[in-house]
Amino acid sequence: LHLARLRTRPDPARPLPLGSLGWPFLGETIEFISAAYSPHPESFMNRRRLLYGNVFKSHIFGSPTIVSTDAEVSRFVLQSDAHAFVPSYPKSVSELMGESSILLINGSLQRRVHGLIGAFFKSPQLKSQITTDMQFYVRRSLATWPDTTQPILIQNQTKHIVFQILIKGLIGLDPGDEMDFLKTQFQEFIAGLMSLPVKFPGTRLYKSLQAKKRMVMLVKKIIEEKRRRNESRRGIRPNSKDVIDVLINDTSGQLSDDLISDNMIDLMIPAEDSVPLLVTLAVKYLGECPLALRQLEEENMELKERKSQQSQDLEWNDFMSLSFTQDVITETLRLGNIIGGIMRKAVKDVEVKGHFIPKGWCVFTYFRSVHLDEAIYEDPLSFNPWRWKEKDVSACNFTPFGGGQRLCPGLDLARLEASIFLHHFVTSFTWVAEEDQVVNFPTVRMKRGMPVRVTRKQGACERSSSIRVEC
Ligand code: HEM
Repeated sequence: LHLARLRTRPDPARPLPLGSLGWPFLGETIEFISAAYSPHPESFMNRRRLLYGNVFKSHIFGSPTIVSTDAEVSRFVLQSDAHAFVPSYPKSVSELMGESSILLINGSLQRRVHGLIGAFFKSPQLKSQITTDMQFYVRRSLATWPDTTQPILIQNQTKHIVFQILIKGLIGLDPGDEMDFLKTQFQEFIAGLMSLPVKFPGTRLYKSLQAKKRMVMLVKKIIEEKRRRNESRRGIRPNSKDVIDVLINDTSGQLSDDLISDNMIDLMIPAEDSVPLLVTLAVKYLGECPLALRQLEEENMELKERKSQQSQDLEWNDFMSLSFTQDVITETLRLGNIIGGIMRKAVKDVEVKGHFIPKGWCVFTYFRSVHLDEAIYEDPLSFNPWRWKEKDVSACNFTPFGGGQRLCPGLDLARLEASIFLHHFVTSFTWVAEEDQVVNFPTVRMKRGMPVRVTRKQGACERSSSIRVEC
């Protein structure tokens, strides 16, 4: 208790932001979690914003924390480098990721890995490969959906499709036994992300670490095969087809096989759940807003007919040029807050916009409050994709993908995958969504998995050069 008090004792010369540190040890964690589980997750933040302002002190998840619901303060924190702030995750998450994970490393190594991955995810070659693969998997999956009799769970369906795309893009594997093995092990692995930080045989964390080891072994085997193949090509540098290729072709000498294989698993964490959720939430919001659904359908039908008249396949820039579909995705990101906020830890005393953040304290940059702030977004709780017609998505008031040095490198890919799914979904089916609720903690998800009843549209047979699905 004495140490805890010493750590949080204010320096009279540099007053801390207003706020309460709550109960000893527990702080305000219970209030935060119970608000997060309730139908009004922002109530915790809103009450304190009224009492103390947009930046306040608290004590959540075991650390004294400055909470920022101010877009400019959050931007400053995210743009600062590791001399001021480093990532901070619950102990169980850091244990599972390991110290060489891209989500935890800092400095030149983080910039190198981030730069390589980001450039590959932006490359036309990958986008075109993902467009072909994603359409193949989406069409194959939609072709098996039964008409109206049984509801389809959008959350599960999209998880299955997106996992296949992710593994192909990261490791180069096609569906098969190894993909199934990775899927089973990954489920076991992520089950431990929010567990108690105790790791001896039988505990949740231990089981998750074992699952990661098994995945890493498979990835190492794939790396060895790729290296052998590269050697046999005697110096001809092959094109990178997946993230492993990109990292093993790097010539800086900073990236060991251990680092690469560990990171392949860690890279799945931010991607595996968030894209399926983006699609699932978009379906939920569209189901509740017939006007938006109609406009989205018209835009996509127009594209489909135009491409079919020209006997052309859909390419990634076709999807990215669907302006209303992109606005639907943007509005879903704003309202859905798939990642509500990000934790950083101050490695030195920092002052920003007159707010003092002491060394050793965490900062919780809470985007959710900014995205739902009525001073920034009119009628913030309503789904209104038309608001983005005039608005700038790169403003600091809109940060679903974070910002600064760790800005999500997968953001274009996430939008591309979501538009491909929505395109095929609305052009192939009419559908009715059943009642479901958003759960916001520990991660955002739909309580029932977003059930929808679908009816196939007349003549909605899908055709492309690579696959023909019979309706
Ligand atoms: C809707 C989908 C997604 C959302 C909302 C999202 C959100 C975010 C956010 C907020 C961060 C910043 C974390 C921080 O600052 O500590 C982040 C980082 C990251 N994301 Fe995404 N993400 C999405 C999809 C993806 C995809 C598809 C991939 C890759 C395949 C991906 C890979 C990453 C990686 C590797 C980082 C860490 C970057 C670093 O620390 O250098 N994400 N994401």
